[in-house]
Amino acid sequence: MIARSAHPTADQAQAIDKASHLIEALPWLSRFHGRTVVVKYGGNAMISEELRVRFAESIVFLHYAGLRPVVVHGGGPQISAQLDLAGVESRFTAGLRVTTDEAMDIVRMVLTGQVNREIVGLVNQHGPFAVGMSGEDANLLVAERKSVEVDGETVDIGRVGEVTEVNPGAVAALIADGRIPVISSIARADDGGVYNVNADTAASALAVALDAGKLIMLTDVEGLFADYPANTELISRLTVEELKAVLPSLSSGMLPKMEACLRAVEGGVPQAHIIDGRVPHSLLLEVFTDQGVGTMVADQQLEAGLVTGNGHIPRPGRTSDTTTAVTNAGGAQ
Ligand SMILES: Nc1ncnc2c1ncn2[C@@H]1O[C@H](COP(=O)(O)OP(=O)(O)O)[C@@H](O)[C@H]1O
Ligand SMILES: CC(=O)N[C@@H](CCC(=O)OP(=O)(O)O)C(=O)O
Repeated sequence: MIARSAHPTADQAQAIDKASHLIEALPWLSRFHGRTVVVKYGGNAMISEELRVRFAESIVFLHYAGLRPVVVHGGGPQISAQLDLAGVESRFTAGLRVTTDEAMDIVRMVLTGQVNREIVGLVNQHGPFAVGMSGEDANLLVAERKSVEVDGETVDIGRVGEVTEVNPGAVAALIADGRIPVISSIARADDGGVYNVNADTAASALAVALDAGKLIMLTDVEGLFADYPANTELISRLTVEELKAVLPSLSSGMLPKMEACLRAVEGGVPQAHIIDGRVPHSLLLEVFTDQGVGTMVADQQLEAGLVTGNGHIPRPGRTSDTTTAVTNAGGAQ
């Protein structure tokens, strides 16, 4: 006869704790089952082999959990390193790389020829899932030349593209075939050439075109900070209206990121997130836990649509807005 104590042992308590973490994922598995999730993988979140391997695992986990992940990647630091080797200085205006014709060749080579290949290789260590594409393939992304305003003046920043058209057919076919598309942020230009598109912008355009349930962007900070860099208080949730109010005060890499979140949500994606790609498996924490991680931009009506669609309540840990912090978010860098 084996007698059991009424009090769980330390091992049993640990097992119960693990089980409660697993079951916490149930409503989120149900809500996002079969939904496309666009994941933007930023170059700053790829800085170690360990992080790249963990990222590939998270993507394959989403796939096996029944979601349909699509990866759109950047590679800014990797491009800068290659330009440096070629003796070309990297310059940014409003968070976008000033891209000469000469630099464009290097951007394309690094993004599609190196970074894309590496992500595909890491994902495919788990099975024949990832298929790499450049945004120029099958006219997936078509762009026109982008010019930006600085101090009221229009500035030409070279072969930087503004996405004007998305033809998601090839990606949709890969998803339907059970594959994981991995896409570099290069776009086709009307003059037959190509444009360098900020990867946040590319991911947002694709999320809208694919009717994604979520857009998640991995970067090298916890999320959007209020009054950065003086204050690094994390803003965990903000509405479209709150985001519009803080946008003019943002600078550096966060500007294209938050603009991309805004466009995604305004384009019908219920939730757009900025999360810390330096934390292994932060992607899984965002999708499958009640609290989530990072910053979420959400449209309440679209979220309600998700709720009525399958009967689940909104994420409880996300209902307290940091509205005061939001009003003074940003800060020039
Ligand atoms: N308000 C802000 N909150 C957080 N980070 C900010 C903010 N404003 C600017 N940043 C900067 O934006 C960077 C992230 O953008 P970026 O370097 O382009 O990343 P990625 O390569 O992941 O796209 C952060 O490392 C930080 O230095
Ligand atoms: C126009 C523009 O700025 N394009 C980016 C494309 C890569 C990118 O966006 O990479 P991250 O996501 O790592 O920043 C660049 O040339 O750096």
